[in-house]
Amino acid sequence: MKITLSVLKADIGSVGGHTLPSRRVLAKVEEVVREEVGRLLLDAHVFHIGDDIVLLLSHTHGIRNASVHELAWKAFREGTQVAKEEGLYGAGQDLLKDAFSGNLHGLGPQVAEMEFEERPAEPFMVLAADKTEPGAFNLPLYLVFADPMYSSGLLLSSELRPGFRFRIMDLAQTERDSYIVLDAPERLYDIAALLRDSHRFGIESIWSRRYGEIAAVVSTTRLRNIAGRYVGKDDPVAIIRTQKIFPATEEFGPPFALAPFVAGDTRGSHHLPLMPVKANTPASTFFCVPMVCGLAFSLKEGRFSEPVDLFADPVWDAVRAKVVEKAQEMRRQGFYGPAMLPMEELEYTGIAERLKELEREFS
Ligand SMILES: O=C(COP(=O)(O)O)[C@@H](O)[C@H](O)[C@H](O)COP(=O)(O)O
Repeated sequence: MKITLSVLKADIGSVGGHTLPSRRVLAKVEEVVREEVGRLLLDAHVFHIGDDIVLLLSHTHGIRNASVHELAWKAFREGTQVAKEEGLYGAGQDLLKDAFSGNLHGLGPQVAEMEFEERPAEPFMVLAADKTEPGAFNLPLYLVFADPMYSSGLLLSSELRPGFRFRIMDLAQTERDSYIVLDAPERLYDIAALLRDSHRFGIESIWSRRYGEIAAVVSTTRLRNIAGRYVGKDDPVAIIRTQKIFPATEEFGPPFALAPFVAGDTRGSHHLPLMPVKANTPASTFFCVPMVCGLAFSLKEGRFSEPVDLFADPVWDAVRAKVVEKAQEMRRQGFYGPAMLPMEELEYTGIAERLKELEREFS
């Protein structure tokens, strides 16, 4: 049976700043999607990362399905209503348009979807980030799908040996979607040359070359391109199928434990390490350090097992302690050098405006 997994994420308001959604908002969003389980949907799971609410939906209607997207829109709208009633901060922040127009793409929420023939056992994971950029998963996914130093399956399993196909998006294109398709390992250096620039290029999907099966899909929405101004970071979500013909769940651990520096955090304008955290963690009051959480599920005829939290076992406490040190070290540098993003990536315009005024004082 062909199953579609749709992950849709939006920041629709939070408590005491950009921290986490209130319980009432989450409950409203969940109530709206749950009503459709057994009708439009096969299953649904709702969680949050920082102040972003994530909907994981399974169904049989394919990607970009208008009814499924409209349901998510309705859930986020009704959640926004509750957020407004409660006076939450940034209520409806990521809903950039007033009306639903057939598809959530371009309306603000992050969207990652894939359709596939369900395997007899279909393990998969959902990754969701907060306070960062669409390219934040570039390095971990490159390492796990293309680098045998991290991905032992590339050496040890004949299923993975032919490698993976990367579809990479140019995030700077505002008029139309622009992609390049590159095969690993042959085009490894070209893939690296693009993915090193996580502000400009982002992995959109990854495919098994041996089987032509979709392995991973990442959201690539840039809110700034839609709104024409800063309205919050474009923290990505991803769906990744695992095991057998794909990397194993545990092979994702070491690449995420690297916690690479990514853009985001306070005012979306700095570099800090991407910290792996448990699902439903509030945004960090330490300068909004970028965060990623992961839930893995098994799928049976489109129904989800209970989730396992990928960054909850004891190893991750030790990893987090190191990431905190790395983050604190960078923050000691304040506004200086790579601690703050380059001018063209700054999400607030204050410095640019000030520099223009200062120009007049030069002689
Ligand atoms: O990154 C942030 C919010 O990100 P988010 O919208 O949650 O993706 C915060 O650091 C804010 O930029 C900061 O709190 C200032 O917010 P405003 O006062 O401009 O709303």
